[in-house]
Amino acid sequence: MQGLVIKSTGSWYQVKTADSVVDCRIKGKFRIKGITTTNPLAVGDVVDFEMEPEQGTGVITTLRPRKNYIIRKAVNLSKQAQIIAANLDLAVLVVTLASPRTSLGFIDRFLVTAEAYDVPAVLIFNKLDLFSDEGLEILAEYQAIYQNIGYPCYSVSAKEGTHIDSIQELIKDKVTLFSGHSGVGKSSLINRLLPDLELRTHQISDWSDKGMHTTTFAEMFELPQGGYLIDTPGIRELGVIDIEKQELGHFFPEMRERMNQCRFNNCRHINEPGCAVLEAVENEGIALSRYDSYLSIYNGNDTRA
Ligand SMILES: Nc1nc2c(ncn2[C@@H]2O[C@H](COP(=O)(O)OP(=O)(O)OP(=O)(O)O)[C@@H](O)[C@H]2O)c(=O)[nH]1
Ligand SMILES: [Zn+2]
Repeated sequence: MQGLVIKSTGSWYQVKTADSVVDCRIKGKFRIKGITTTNPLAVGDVVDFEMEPEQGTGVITTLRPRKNYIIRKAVNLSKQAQIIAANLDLAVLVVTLASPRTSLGFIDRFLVTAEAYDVPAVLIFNKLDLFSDEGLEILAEYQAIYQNIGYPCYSVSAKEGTHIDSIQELIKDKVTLFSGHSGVGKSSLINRLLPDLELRTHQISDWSDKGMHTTTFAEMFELPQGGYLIDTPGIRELGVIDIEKQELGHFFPEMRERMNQCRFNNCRHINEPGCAVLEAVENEGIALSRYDSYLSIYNGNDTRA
């Protein structure tokens, strides 16, 4: 039988088929070439499994090829990585320009990672209710930076329920990952999108009754209008992955589209003569904040929030 992994605790997996949800174990080895992972499967994986009729549980036998996946490095073992989720259609970053204000550096890091993972990304600006007219103008300016390079931007108020319908429309029938810094209102927004909170709480306690730890794993929730929402408790950003310096520019769409006009084909876009990227920064075709983020990541200033 084929199914979708909707919950993982490390040794047990909840697998959803068209008409049921089966607790499954794994048989055999599931490896990704080149990386060692602490968990072989994650939410969003499509698997084949066989039922064990006596126990009412299943055994996963095969993993279907993934179209993408996101990982994070395991905390203690630097060589190991944890797969957070697979087969994503969309990565959403919830941000706010109100308190606690999300820095542009953080947004840009998120977008670079999404590009590297090949997951389309959008930004949701929350706490719209806190903005004055002047604030709204600034908000529009920030959004223009990202809209112009192809990242759709949405404005909502999770508190007042403003524009929630546009988000429901956006994520309908998709598998969407939600990320965001603590305090931006990610939980409030998710509660708007999954009004059936009782069910959500119930599912969690049901699993912890079995002595399983749920907190460090992403959770996948079925949306009432179709599709799935993945929440990543305890994970504020997409997994950090190693990006080669010479590749970094490719993960900035506005640099990617210009860099083949640089004079040198190994241009780093830092101080080279005839650099099309620097020229665009100069004449404001590329936003200075975006270019600053490029330099910051290039120079390995990973700690900047
Ligand atoms: N004014 C206003 N406040 C909001 C809005 N959304 C959330 N908040 C408030 O912001 C604070 C953080 O909201 P949460 O939903 O807990 O934020 P979170 O991003 O999930 O953060 P953690 O719970 O720390 O993970 C709470 O005090 C919310 O009431 C909004 O749209 N407008
Ligand atoms: Zn260049």
